[in-house]
Amino acid sequence: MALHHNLIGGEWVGGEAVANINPSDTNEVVGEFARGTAQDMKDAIAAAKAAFPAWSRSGIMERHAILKKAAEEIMVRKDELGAILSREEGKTLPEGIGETIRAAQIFDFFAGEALRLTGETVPSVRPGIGVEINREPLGVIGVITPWNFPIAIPAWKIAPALCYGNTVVFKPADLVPASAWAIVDILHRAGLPKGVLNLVMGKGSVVGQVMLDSPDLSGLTFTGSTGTGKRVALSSIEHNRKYQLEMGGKNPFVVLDDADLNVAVEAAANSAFFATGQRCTASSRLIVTEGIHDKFVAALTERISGLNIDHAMKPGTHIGPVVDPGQLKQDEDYIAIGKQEGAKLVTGGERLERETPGFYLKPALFTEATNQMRISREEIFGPVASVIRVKNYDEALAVANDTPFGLSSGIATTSLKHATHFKRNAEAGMVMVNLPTAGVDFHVPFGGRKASSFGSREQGKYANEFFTTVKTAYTLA
Ligand SMILES: NC(=O)C1=CN([C@@H]2O[C@H](COP(=O)(O)OP(=O)(O)OC[C@H]3O[C@@H](n4cnc5c(N)ncnc54)[C@H](OP(=O)(O)O)[C@@H]3O)[C@@H](O)[C@H]2O)C=CC1
Ligand SMILES: O=C(O)CCC(=O)C(=O)O
Repeated sequence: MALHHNLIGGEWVGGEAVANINPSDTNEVVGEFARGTAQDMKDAIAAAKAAFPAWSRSGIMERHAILKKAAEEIMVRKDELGAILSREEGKTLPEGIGETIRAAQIFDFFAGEALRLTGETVPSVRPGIGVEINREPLGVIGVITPWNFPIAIPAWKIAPALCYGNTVVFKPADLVPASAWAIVDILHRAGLPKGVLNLVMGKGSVVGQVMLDSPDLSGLTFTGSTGTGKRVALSSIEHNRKYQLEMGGKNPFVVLDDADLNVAVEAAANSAFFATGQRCTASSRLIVTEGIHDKFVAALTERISGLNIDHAMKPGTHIGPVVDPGQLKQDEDYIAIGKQEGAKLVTGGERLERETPGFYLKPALFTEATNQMRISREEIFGPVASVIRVKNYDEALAVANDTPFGLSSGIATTSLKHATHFKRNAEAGMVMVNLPTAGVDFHVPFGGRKASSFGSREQGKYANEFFTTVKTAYTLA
């Protein structure tokens, strides 16, 4: 099996081979990937630093053409790349292909943004002086990504970084190197100059830590756990570096008495269980008013019984396996905690045997949960959700907002008054009405509040806030 190398200063560099295992079938090796060393990361940062002056002054047509070419290749190869993604991460093939299309759209969007760079010219308060305000690239950007969106998250960090003239050092999650390697290979062949984009696969505690400790990164964009996010923040303060964090969620989905039951159940099932619940935008708190509570629980339980949990590549599979044994243990530990806390497990929570050995878990639904239980306060990151019964809309809103997190928030209602009030008063960066809390557009801002996020928004044109710095120039006429 060919070893996939790291890309450092435009050269493919080998290293210790690590097998990438398919969570749907642990007998299958998706590929072998070079595990980078601390020295590899130091070399990559040096290469990105050396490449920055030229790339930061590159023409917008060059940046546009490279990003566009990458977008086109990703789109043409969407089925193949989607299959690689599903095999390494475990989300279903339609989810894998959908995420790959999203990555292509993101590169296409930022190819366009390269042609839409603007500045401002304004009069000075002093006569005879002109003022120009422009955005300039930051320098070397460190990109650290998690395993749950192996192609879309790297895309939405790397595409704007390159578009605005930065160079990049990219460290994907150790669990999912194949999708990361594929997009770096595509961008490299699309014509990026040496050192503009560098890939170092390997352990966060080794190569990721070198990024955190480096004085040569001007920006660090991170998605992952709250614990690692805190380390990114502390190290960035130490080095006076710009940073951006997307971390956990404990997203509420409110169901009111006046909701359309089918809409509510479909949105809740999607929010809680699709992509195996492994989305920071997943909803694991279903906050349901008394009048619809029993009907909703019965209908959602019925919906869960119709879900096929199986090999990610199998036609008809709705939910693939959990990503690895560590995450499976975390899910099972929380199911045990929920029972101990007095919540009632109405369905699921048990491991499933399938034709191939994989980490299959039946989606778990708790009722009689309170918002003070650990299962309602801590991010589980698996197919586990709990129903919290409330009296009315006011209590539902209070419970929805009573969480350390603030990423996404949803409501099912036919009342314009409640929908409008919820959009205004939900303490979250993203609000969904009669839609799942997860599954977002690629061209509009993504991010949250409170413990979920720090820094300016990702995605869409709002991304320029992080990836550029403003310069104000005064000229005597
Ligand atoms: N908000 C989100 O989208 C996500 C949230 N999570 C939450 O985090 C939990 C744990 O997931 P996990 O994958 O362990 O999350 P981590 O925060 O450990 O991983 C995210 C990224 O950070 C890297 N990393 C880890 N340690 C360091 C370090 N010291 N310095 C620099 N980079 C580092 C990881 O590398 P590597 O993995 O290669 O070691 C990975 O690339 C999940 O159960 C979930 O609750 C997880 C993923 C995404
Ligand atoms: O819900 C989505 O579409 C994106 C979710 C996401 O980015 C995440 O879970 O990290």
